[in-house]
Amino acid sequence: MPPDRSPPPVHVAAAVLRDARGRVLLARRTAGRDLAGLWEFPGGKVEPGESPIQALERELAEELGIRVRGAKPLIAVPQRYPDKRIVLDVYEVPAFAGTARGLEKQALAWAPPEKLAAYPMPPADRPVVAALTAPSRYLITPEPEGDHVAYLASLEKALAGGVRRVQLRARSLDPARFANLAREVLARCRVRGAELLLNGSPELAAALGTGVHLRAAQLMALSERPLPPQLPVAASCHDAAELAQAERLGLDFVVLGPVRATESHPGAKPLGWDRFRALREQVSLPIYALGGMKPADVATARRNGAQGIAAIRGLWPK
Ligand SMILES: Nc1nc2c([nH]c(=O)n2[C@@H]2O[C@H](COP(=O)(O)OP(=O)(O)OP(=O)(O)O)[C@@H](O)[C@H]2O)c(=O)[nH]1
Repeated sequence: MPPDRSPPPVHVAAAVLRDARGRVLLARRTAGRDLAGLWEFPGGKVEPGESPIQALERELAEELGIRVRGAKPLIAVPQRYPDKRIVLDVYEVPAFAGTARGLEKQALAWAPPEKLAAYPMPPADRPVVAALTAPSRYLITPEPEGDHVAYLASLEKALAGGVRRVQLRARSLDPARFANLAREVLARCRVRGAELLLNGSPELAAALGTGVHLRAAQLMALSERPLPPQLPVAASCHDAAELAQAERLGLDFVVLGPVRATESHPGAKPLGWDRFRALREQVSLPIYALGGMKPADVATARRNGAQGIAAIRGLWPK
C-alpha cells in the first residue's frame, strides 16, 4: 500500500448532553458552514494547546451558555470527508450547570435516543448514534459439538451476562440441523430481548424473522440488501472494497478484522488498530473490531472508532 500523504485529521470534540428525561441534545448547523442544515452533537474543533475536554468546556460555554461538569469518553470516530479528515471525539457529559440555549442562532432539539437515527446528520455521527443505542459486544457462537444442552446453557449464560447481539455461526451443520438449532437459539434470545443474526442464511432468516450475517463472498455477490429494513443485515469485512459494498447495500453494521492474531483464523494477517482506523474513516457504518478481542478491549475499540468488539472465544462463557 502507498504511504498516506493526506493531511492529519482535524480533532473535533463533541458532547452527549441529556435532559432529565434522558433525551439527547442536538444542534443544527447554521447556513454558510460546511454540512449546513444537518444536526450534530454540540462541540467544535480542538485548538492548539487544548485538551479535548478543555475544547468542550470552551465550545459549550460559547455555543450553549452552559458549564460542563465532568466528561467520559464515548467514541472517537475517524472520518474522511471530500475536503478533509476529522476525528469526532465524543464524550458523555453526565451533568452541566445552566440552561442550554442556541447562542449562535442554531436550532436545538432534545431527541429521545431511539429517535436520533431519524435526524439527518453528518457521516461521522452515525457510529456515534450506534454507540449510544446498540450493543458494544457482538457474540459469534462457536461451532456446536455433540448434543446441544451444554451449548444452549452457555448461550443462556452469555445472555444473562448482558450480551444482546448474537450471530449463530454453525458451518458444520446441514441446513435442517442448522434450522433446528436456530429455532432453539432464537427462543432464548427473544426471552432476553437480544437480536439474533444467522450466519449465511438470508432465506431462513426471512422465514424466522431474524437478521442475517453475510460472509464476505456473499456480500460481494449481492446487488441489494437481502432482507427488509426491520430485519438487521450485517457482514464480515476485511478490506476497503468489502466495507464500501456493505455501505452501498445499506447494511446495519459490519465486523472488520482480524485486528489481532486469533486462534480461529491462524493464517490471517492482523490489521492492527492503525489500519483499522484507516479503513474505518472511509465509511460511516458502525463497525465491530474482530480478532483476538475480549470484553476488556471495548474501551480501546471505542477509542479507535469501533462500535465495540465481536468475538467467539472472548464472549463465550466457559
Ligand atoms: N461539533 C460537531 N462537529 C461535527 C459533528 N459531526 C461532524 O462531522 N462534525 C464536523 O466537525 C467539524 C467541526 O468543526 P466546527 O463545528 O468547529 O466547525 P466550524 O464551523 O468552526 O468550521 P467549519 O464549518 O469551517 O469546518 C466540522 O467540519 C463538522 O462538519 C458533530 O456531531 N459535532
